[in-house]
This record gives sequence, structure tokens and C-alpha cells, in this order.
Amino acid sequence: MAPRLLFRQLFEKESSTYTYLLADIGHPDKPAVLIDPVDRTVERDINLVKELELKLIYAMNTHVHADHVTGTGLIKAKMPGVKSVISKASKAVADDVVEHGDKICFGDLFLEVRATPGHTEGCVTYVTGDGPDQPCPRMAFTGDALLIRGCGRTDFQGGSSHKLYQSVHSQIFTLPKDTLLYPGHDYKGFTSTTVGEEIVYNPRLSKDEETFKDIMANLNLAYPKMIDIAVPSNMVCGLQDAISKV
Ligand SMILES: N[C@@H](CCC(=O)N[C@@H](CSS)C(=O)NCC(=O)O)C(=O)O
Ligand SMILES: [Fe+2]
Repeated sequence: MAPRLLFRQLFEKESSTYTYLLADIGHPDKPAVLIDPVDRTVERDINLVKELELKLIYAMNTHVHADHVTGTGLIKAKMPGVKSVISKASKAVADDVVEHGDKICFGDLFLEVRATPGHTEGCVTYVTGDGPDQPCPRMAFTGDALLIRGCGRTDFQGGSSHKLYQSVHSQIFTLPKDTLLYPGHDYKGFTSTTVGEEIVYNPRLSKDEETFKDIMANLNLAYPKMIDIAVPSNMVCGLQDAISKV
């Protein structure tokens, strides 16, 4: 039986952001979702959706990004009918706001929403679920909660090292060890990892919580260059930006 899931990992190089395209190609409509599109690469993403003859139904965010403007507003403007998605806990405006335990269906496949606050209060991880007639590859889209051999910073947007540690250990490290993890960014050239690998080799999250908090308190990272533009725009899922550009 041919696999139902079509999966593509896409990269935006200025912010080192990953966007993910998933579709149920076993369904006659080929319904698709985009996770964390970036405004600068919306044309590329839309062209790919069209070339693959998919029907994009959701443009989803893992959180209110601080380093780039989400593409969800522009996509909605260019593809009427597509719905923006973000968590209720983010307090952002979107067509659909989701909570822990919700399922986002595309065709006969779905993504389960897991609340993973800590990088921001509203961060969620999207986890694949099995299709009706065959298992779906186990994958989790972690946004900035978990990065490969790293994690999201916790020094703004309601960040909390305690919450992030608890989120990752209770919601991500409890997934089967062979679950493939796809982060929101990578700054070192990695593309994916697994739960089993990160439990052992993550230099921050493999430690006890007190050591983790100490590491996070001493990262000394500069604020993202676009934070003052990105956060207000992403609180409306990029819609203001989309309206001004069309
Ligand atoms: N230099 C970049 C921002 C880099 C940064 O702060 N990345 C965030 C994720 S985007 S909110 C982060 O959490 N990094 C963790 C780390 O350990 O690097 C810019 O100016 O945009
Ligand atoms: Fe972030």
C-alpha cells in the first residue's frame, strides 16, 4: 500500500526557520497543512502546494514567533479558504485556536496538539497520528520548545525554564524513542533528530532541572533583530502584514 503521508521540510535561511508541508495523498482532495510558514518564503510554499496538486487547508503556527513574521497572513490573502491556526494559550488571533489534546485533521490523517510552554507561554508541539488503514510515521514538530541538541530561549514572551523543562520531559521525551523530531529552527546544519537521541545527547535538556535552569540563565543571547516587528504582527497571525502587501 502506498504511503498516505506526503512530507516536505523547507528552510528559510535569514531566520534559519523550518517550514513543514504535510498532506494526505491517499485522500482524493490531497488535503495539506503548512506548519510555521515564513512571510519571505510564502511564494515558494504556495508554488510547491500547487505543483503537487494539494489542497492547503491550514496554515499553522507552533507559537508567536519573535524572529520573523509568520507567512500565515499572506497565505490566507493569496489562498482564500485556508485557515490560520495557533494555540489559545498564545492569546493570538487566528481562524482556529487550538488547545492541548485537540486533533487537527487533514484528510484521514491528523496532528495531535500538545501544550509545550516554556519558550513562550503559548508554544505547542504537533504530533502525527496514525491513519485509518496504516500507521503514519511518528513525527513531532516541536517549534522552539526543542531544537536539535538545544532548545528555545526562555528570556522573553512569558518564557520559563521551569515550564520548558517540564514540557519537554512530560510531552516530548515520553514519546516513543524512535519518534522523529522536527524543530522550528536550526543554526548548526541539522535537519531532524529523534526522542532517543535528544534524551541522551541534548546538552541542556539531558541534565537535571536545576542545571538546566542555570544553563538557560547564562545563555547571554542578543534579542532577535526583528522582535519588535515580528511579535505584534504574529499576534494577528501576520494578517496586518498581508493586508498591507496585497
Ligand atoms: N539571532 C537571531 C535570533 C536567534 C534566537 O534567539 N533564536 C531563538 C529562536 S527564534 S525565537 C532561540 O530560542 N534560540 C535558542 C538558542 O540557543 O540559540 C535573530 O536575531 O533573529
Ligand atoms: Fe521562537
